[in-house]
Amino acid sequence: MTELLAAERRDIVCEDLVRIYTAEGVEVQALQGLNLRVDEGEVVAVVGASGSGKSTLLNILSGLDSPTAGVAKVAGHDMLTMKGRERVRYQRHTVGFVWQQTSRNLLPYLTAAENVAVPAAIARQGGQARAERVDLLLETLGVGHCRDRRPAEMSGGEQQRVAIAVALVNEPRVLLADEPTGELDEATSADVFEAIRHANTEFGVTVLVVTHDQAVAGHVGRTVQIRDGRTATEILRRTELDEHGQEQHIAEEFAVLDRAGRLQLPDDFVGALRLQDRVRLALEPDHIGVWPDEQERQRRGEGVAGE
Ligand SMILES: Nc1ncnc2c1ncn2[C@@H]1O[C@H](COP(=O)(O)OP(=O)(O)OP(=O)(O)O)[C@@H](O)[C@H]1O
Repeated sequence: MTELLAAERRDIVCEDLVRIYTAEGVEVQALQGLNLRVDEGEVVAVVGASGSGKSTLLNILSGLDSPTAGVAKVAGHDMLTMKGRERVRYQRHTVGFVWQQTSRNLLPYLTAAENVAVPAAIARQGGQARAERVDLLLETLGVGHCRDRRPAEMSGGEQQRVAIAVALVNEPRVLLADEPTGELDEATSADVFEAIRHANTEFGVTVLVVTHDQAVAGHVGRTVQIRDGRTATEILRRTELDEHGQEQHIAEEFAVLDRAGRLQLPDDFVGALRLQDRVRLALEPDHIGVWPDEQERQRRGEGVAGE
């Protein structure tokens, strides 16, 4: 595939994305050159510890905040230059959001169906078509039975599935979700992820979920780990049939190489060989070797790893 065709199929592109906050004269680099690409129709989770930059990334992608430098594009919209009217249209039609707090997603005095109809009414979507889409979404997401209930009459998981319907009513290309299962137990979280996958396959929406919960990795095809505002590793999942015809779930972890050729070594690798400051590299026919700097280690009075 040519580079141009590949670029057209990307719904989210972040290249060397930087966001610096200045608070009381102190600079905080929340994103320090983050790289991320999500193709059309993918479901990707961005996983990172508290303070790693997840909310900052999501605020930029949802058009609530602007990057300090770098590239951030969603469905062809440039988040660095987007202004006024384009921003409103973008938030209404191109992206849908689901937030962690169930109370932030739904209006408490409206029923599920009325909640889902609100963004469609604001976007002036016609009456009959709107009603049909509301019912289709609630049924597809497994909350048709909640149609006439208010949020207080639904479980947390049902509220989040209705929230996904709200986010999808104007047919966005990208669904952004911030810790959508943060307030839910494991079984209910699995139901919400099932609904997200359903939304992806039925409506073709691209999904980016941001969470600190490593267990979420089991529910999506690709997990991107961020650390200190940078992409660290990626886990890809696939299902293969073994020689007995049984499904095998395979997960492989990759380090991420950025455009400048930089890669972050996993902490446990660095710790196991006590790598520090300088390392030796050697190019082999099919791999690159990384060794500790023995001279430096001897100078520090340390032995060879594994001794
Ligand atoms: N408005 C702000 N002003 C100053 N610093 C900020 C601001 N927002 C975030 N930060 C800092 O930027 C860094 C990244 O924060 P961010 O909220 O993106 O992390 P996070 O991964 O979403 O964390 P959490 O899971 O705890 O929400 C943190 O060090 C945070 O203190």
